[in-house]
Amino acid sequence: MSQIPQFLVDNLPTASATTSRPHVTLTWAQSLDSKIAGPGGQRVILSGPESMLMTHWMRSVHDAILIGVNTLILDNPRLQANLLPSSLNLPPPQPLILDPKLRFPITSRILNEWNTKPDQRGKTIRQPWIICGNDVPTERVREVEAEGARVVLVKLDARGHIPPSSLPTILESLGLRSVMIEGGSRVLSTFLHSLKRDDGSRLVDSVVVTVAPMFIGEGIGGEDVGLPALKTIHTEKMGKDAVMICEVE
Ligand SMILES: NC(=O)C1=CN([C@@H]2O[C@H](COP(=O)(O)OP(=O)(O)OC[C@H]3O[C@@H](n4cnc5c(N)ncnc54)[C@H](OP(=O)(O)O)[C@@H]3O)[C@@H](O)[C@H]2O)C=CC1
Ligand SMILES: Nc1nc(O)c(N)c(N[C@@H]2O[C@H](COP(=O)(O)O)[C@@H](O)[C@H]2O)n1
Repeated sequence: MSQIPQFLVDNLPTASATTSRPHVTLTWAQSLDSKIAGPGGQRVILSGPESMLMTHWMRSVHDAILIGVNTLILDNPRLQANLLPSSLNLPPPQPLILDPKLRFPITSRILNEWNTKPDQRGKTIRQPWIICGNDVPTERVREVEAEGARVVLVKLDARGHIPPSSLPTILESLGLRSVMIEGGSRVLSTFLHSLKRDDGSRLVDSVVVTVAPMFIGEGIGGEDVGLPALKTIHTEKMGKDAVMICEVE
């Protein structure tokens, strides 16, 4: 797959999207029993090679890739689009972490690689940006910034979360026109339950789900209720997996 799959081009924002409001995509890979990770949040590789490559194409068409701080701690991900041919010179995605209390581990791979590959700065790796509460002690903010991350302070909601409804405004203030929210379970759930932006318009534009033909059994996910209805826009078979693109109704 040396080119972006056509069904992504047809249904997701392009890198040069000129939408007036940031496009918000929620995406995850799940098992047939609706789990996204194993017991205790243990990372499970659900996607096969084709759908994993598709995930990297998706990363490349969004300005930012967002995860919750637990996913950062549990998975220690790279959040790059490094499965794509480097000859394409695609701009690297901007990693964004929702981390209200600034628990960000300074040993994390996304920070380490940013710090240890200065020759690649601005080319294949971007500085991690952490969105945290404006009540985090200044000393802690300075400590994390001194390690090389950018910290963005925002007002938290009553649950102590980054309010999903305000994410588009935060993205706009950072000059980001689209975001791919990869997880984990809690972040996906709060976004699926918070359907409106601050201005009252729809919050989530696209939902892209990879369904892998396996059971996890005990694990993370699958227990949620009260979720929105989805309209399936496209279903694609990718190797062993099925990938669905849906719209929130
Ligand atoms: N299969 C897949 O596609 C994927 C699977 N995963 C899996 O997900 C698991 C982690 O999920 P989970 O434990 O739920 O953690 P998350 O990654 O969803 O992080 C949750 C934390 O993010 C912070 N947060 C900030 N704003 C919000 C908000 N609006 N809504 C919710 N949380 C917010 C909170 O931090 P605080 O507690 O500090 O306040 C919260 O505890 C891992 O096991 C990982 O492997 C992750 C991504 C994709
Ligand atoms: N698409 C997809 N399929 C899976 O099977 C997964 N486990 C995930 N997880 C997400 O990808 C992150 C890891 O990314 P890198 O390989 O380090 O680039 C992980 O943190 C989840 O967000 N996704």
